[in-house]
Amino acid sequence: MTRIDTQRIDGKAAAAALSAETAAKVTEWTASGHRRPALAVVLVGEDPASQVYVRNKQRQTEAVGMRSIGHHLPADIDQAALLHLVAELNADPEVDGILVQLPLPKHIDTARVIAAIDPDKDVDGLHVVNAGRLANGLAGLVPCTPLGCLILLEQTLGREALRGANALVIGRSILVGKPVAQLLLGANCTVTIAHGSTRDLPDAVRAADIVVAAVGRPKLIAGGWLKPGATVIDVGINRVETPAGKSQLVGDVDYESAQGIAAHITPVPGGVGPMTIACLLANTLKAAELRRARLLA
Ligand SMILES: Nc1nc2c(c(=O)[nH]1)N[C@@H](CN(C=O)c1ccc(C(=O)N[C@@H](CCC(=O)O)C(=O)O)cc1)CN2
Repeated sequence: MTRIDTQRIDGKAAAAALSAETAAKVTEWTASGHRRPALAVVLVGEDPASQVYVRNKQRQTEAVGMRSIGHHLPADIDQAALLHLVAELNADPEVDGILVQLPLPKHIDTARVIAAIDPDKDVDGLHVVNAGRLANGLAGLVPCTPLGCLILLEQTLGREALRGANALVIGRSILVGKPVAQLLLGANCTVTIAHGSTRDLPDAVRAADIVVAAVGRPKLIAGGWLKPGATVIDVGINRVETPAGKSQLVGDVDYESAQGIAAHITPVPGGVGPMTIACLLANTLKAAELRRARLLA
């Protein structure tokens, strides 16, 4: 079989370009007399990965000229206290975006917390109102990682190439799988969603022009399953131990065996991950603009 020259999709460069665009828009926004957009980030507990992500979010928010407001709550905080903080942030006219870092400790009802966030400040796009707006093709705040996937696909293939393409989304979470499927549908792809009960995953992968993998299973998808020339967006970020005993990040797709078969593939790290925070910054500015427009209406 002919080997294809597989192109690596550089998510780090795309994220840097998007953040530079956001920074320029923030400068324009404040120069025209508006207050700096402000993002409140709520972290509950001491999960080490969440602490790193939150620190990066706060640093990057300030770097594009927006205000970052951090709330770090103890792991044993009760649900009522967390809901009370969300209500305070909803009512604060100086706060444009609210993000509650996930996962939350087991004793907290995550769905209730997300439901308590004002949909117009929901920069994660996870509230049912924003999920409904996305499903119905209405303007709203779109989840960050799915938005990052769509931007990478549009930049790599062009919007016209997405029309009619067979797109397979593997995973059905509210954070990635379901919203990315909606975005692909909105881009006129023919969308299939595979999940834990899918009978023949290799067969579904073989039929796909575009594969978005978001299952959190290291190297689940073998390169040999892919249709030659497919485009692969790997959302998985899995920490594994190498045979030499070192810790390494790998995706849901076996990157090495996809070489020579896929036309384009995102690496892990350096693919979709960096787009998540860049899209969060873009969403925070969008939330400030939407709130201002609603206040004037
Ligand atoms: N409220 C939310 N919680 C979580 C989200 C989210 O979008 N909203 N997503 C993930 C974590 N996450 C952001 O919060 C996130 C994950 C990964 C990256 C990233 O840039 N990853 C790097 C690798 C980083 C490493 O070395 O560990 C990469 O892929 O290149 C950014 C943000 C769950 N929680």
